[in-house]
Amino acid sequence: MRRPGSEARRGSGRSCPFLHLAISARYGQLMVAPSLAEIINAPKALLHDHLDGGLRPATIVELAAEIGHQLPATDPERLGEWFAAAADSGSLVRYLETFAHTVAVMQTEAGLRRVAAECAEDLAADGVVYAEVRYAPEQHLERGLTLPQVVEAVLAGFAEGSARAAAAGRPIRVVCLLTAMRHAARSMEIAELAVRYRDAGVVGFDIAGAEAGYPPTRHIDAFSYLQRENAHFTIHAGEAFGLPSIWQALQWCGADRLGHGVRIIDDITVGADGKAVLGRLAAYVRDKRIPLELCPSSNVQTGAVASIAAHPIGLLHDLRFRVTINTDNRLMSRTSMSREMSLLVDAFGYGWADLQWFTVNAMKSSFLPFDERLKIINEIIKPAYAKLLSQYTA
Ligand SMILES: O=c1[nH]cnc2c1ncn2[C@H]1C[C@H](O)[C@@H](CO)O1
Ligand SMILES: [Zn+2]
Repeated sequence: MRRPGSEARRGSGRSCPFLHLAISARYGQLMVAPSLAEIINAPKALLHDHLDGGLRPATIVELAAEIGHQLPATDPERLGEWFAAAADSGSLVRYLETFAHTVAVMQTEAGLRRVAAECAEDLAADGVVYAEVRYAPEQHLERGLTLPQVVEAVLAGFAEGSARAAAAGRPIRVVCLLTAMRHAARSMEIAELAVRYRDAGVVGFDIAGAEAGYPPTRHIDAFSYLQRENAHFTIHAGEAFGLPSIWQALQWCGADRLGHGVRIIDDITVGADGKAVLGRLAAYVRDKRIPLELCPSSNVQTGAVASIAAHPIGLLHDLRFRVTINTDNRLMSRTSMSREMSLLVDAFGYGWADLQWFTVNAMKSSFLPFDERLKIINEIIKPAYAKLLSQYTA
């Protein structure tokens, strides 16, 4: 981004650490900044969360002991710290190396089922009411499972965890996306698997892994196949690599959404007068309402952005791009959906209206059928935020 005066955006909301009050200059009104505890109780929708990036450290320790996998630490607290520190590398490639230890313990039906069940429970406990969780089935075949066995074990885990969450008073709908690794050559097989399980809880497809050197066009056959099948897909693009990756994902591959897409900021110029000028690609993304699956903490860890306060989400939100907030990898970032929102509240002075906007954006952009999306928006999200808005906005 070529953008002088980037401090201006951050000045639009200032929070007081003691009273937790924020003056929103944007709306000229006094409002109480949403606290983390309140955000946890508000309904949230999550589009970008990796199953193998969200395990409980204690579960990794137990599953690793069962199969004799060597970990860098065997105390759950220390292991959690290790993941966060190792992922905090400033490099996507080094960040991705940490997944060797989570993928290693997800090689059996029981392991996959347990991890998926706990994922559903953890998201529900954080107030997430709708989640699309992704993982790469091809990475879970080391101990003899077949691709359909992997998918069925994960779906069974989501059903089990969702049932436990509902019984605990935290209903959640969890569906999944199947990911193909961009450096490998199994994307067609994985795309076919996604279509095969489309009516059983798999709502779409994705490619992930190191971005530089592995353009999305390597997998064009898989994307063309999915288009012919009227299936949905997103592509990790514009995270470690810039505009060419986003352009290929959209204009060559036909992605419905962008995984991250944060580097779209490189096509936006803010002049000395504070006015933003959009290049052709940025204008296309905004005009077409292409959803951006932004993951603030993950971007800081991989070096895509310098800090949360410097995250382009502030400008993209103001310019009314279709912005959504996501966790990416809760284990590696020691985060949750509520924490990501809370960090943005602190950095940008967001209030309940903004948090509702992010949530409705995510739900509108989901790969569920339209009527099911509307039902969640109208019956769960809007009534809850209406209450919060009337309670807290002076
Ligand atoms: O942020 C990411 N960018 C690219 N690839 C990622 C990211 N987070 C996780 N992955 C990879 C590592 C996982 O093993 C894989 C499937 O979830 O996806
Ligand atoms: Zn990701």
